[in-house]
Amino acid sequence: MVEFPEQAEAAKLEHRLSLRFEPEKVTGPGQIRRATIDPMNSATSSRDARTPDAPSTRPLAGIHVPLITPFAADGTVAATSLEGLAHAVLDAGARGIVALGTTAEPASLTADEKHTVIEVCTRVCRERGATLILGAGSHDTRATAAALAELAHLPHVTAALVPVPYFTRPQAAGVLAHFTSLATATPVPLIVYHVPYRTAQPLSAACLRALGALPGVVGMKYAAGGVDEQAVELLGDLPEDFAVLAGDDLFVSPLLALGAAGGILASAHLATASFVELAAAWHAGEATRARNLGHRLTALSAALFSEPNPTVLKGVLHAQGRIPTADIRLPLVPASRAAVDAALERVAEL
Ligand SMILES: O=C(O)C1=N[C@H](C(=O)O)C[C@H](O)C1
Repeated sequence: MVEFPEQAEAAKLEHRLSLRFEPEKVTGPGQIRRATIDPMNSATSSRDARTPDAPSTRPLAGIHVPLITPFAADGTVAATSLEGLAHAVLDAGARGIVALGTTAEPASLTADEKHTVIEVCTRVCRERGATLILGAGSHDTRATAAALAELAHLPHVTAALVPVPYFTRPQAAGVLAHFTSLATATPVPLIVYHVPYRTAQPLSAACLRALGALPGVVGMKYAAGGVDEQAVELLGDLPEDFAVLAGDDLFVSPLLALGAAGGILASAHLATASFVELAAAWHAGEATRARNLGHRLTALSAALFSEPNPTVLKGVLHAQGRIPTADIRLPLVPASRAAVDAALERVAEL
């Protein structure tokens, strides 16, 4: 196999990290985090490292919905609608919600608006005993550490969803050093958000595995725009106590088939129960049922992503009367009527 310099570098780092963070020698927050991430998951403590857990028993298994931020006609955050969406997806079987994911337009929200979103989502997840993942971080390590330090004081946060540093395009060693530094500094479990078409930072499977092996890193939202070689390699040899969550709606079904524990899917605002059923069917090994359902849900996701997310989704939710407006903030512009109608047709077909 050809080894690229980035892979060689990542492999060396992986080796060093595995020496440095040998689980039995860790006494810092990483060990506590791994033990406490999911009290409902009895498999995390006692399994044989050579026998991977079934995806359905992994921490973070299941469908998580990254909620949109609904706006009222006066432009403010429509907190009551947000709360309604959170309850609705949990009623339909979602494992949890993501606050301030990409779908929430976080770059266009003020600090006060973000607090409102966090407050609503925390309250609902607490009441419902649901998983709460918070989007946080930027391409600056110190600023991300500061943001995570604030999250550490919040109640009921399951994990933070932190992007691979974008725009700066560090080498793989820099990406690993970024997450090593964050994981060492924060008690908040981390989910790495790997989305190379947004970050311009492709990573080798060795590097992804090294990230997943860091104490304090509990999962990865995998959104590479397809099922690539790295996904296949990573899912074929997962670090212990680490969950891959499909982060590209169009590819959730194949990633679940390969062993992903679940997904973070904007499409699951709609047809939530069907996405939950899809994950359950793959986890149960019911391939025919899962494949058929997967194809139908992919048609819905394709319609929802025919224009930049979450513009079409907001149009559909508004048409369904679930949010007061379909308003979206610049630089996004509202979806076309045709795109919203096409997505509504897909919903009706399900
Ligand atoms: O908000 C998220 O998290 C997601 N964002 C992706 C995107 O907008 O690119 C899509 C995915 O469904 C979840």
